[in-house]
Amino acid sequence: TRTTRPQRLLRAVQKNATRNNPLSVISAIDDFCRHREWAMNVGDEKGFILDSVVNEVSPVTALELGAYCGYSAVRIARLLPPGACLITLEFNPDYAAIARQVIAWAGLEDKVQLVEGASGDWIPRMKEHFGIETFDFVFLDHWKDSYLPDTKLLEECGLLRKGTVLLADNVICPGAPDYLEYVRKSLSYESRFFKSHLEYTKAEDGLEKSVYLS
Ligand SMILES: O=C(NC/C=C/[C@H]1O[C@@H](n2ccc(=O)cc2)[C@H](O)[C@@H]1O)c1cc([N+](=O)[O-])cc(O)c1O
Ligand SMILES: [Mg+2]
Repeated sequence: TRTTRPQRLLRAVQKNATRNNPLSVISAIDDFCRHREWAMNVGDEKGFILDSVVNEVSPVTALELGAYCGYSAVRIARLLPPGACLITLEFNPDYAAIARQVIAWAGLEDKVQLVEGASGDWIPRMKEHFGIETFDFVFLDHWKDSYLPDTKLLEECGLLRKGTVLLADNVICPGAPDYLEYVRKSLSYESRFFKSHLEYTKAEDGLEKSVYLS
């Protein structure tokens, strides 16, 4: 096919969503993925849990690992208090280009800093490059075998503080077993599972919320 799925998703946003209206962007993507083409956005059911955790934390500095098309960046950024910001790391330049346009269509570009590159390269540079002390909230939704090494890297780089909340997507499907075992066994985390379903399907999935105790 001439266009890619992310390009068709962006077109659906530009066709069906209203500029500067994040909720209409979220709905346009959910409708596209439910009725046209499935895509790996966190989706509406798990997105509702994501919203509740973001509202509870009300982060001033938030990090997302894995932007893809920008769906969860819009969900998170729309809830951020004034002056707060979300840094989202995206490895694939084609996905990054789509995500930037989706975030811009929602009118949230001033709250979101999309950084192109690998989490392993960028996490150690967060302090000096972005002037970040620590993150209040981290959403993990990138490669599932990167969840654990990147969490350990965040710890080692001093980017987590007492009370930082990590929220991980897909801990059941596709699954992140090594990450799950780590946060549930470690005395440095208080972890809790939120049962849900894989986006736009009836398959079992869920989010793991883990509070860093330092
Ligand atoms: O595989 C999944 N997600 C991997 C996501 C990866 C994203 O993270 C980026 N990244 C950004 C920074 C990096 O350092 C590395 C990758 C990649 O460039 C991609 O944009 C997945 C799969 C299913 N599924 O049903 O199959 C459902 C889901 O909700 C999923 O999230
Ligand atoms: Mg996911």
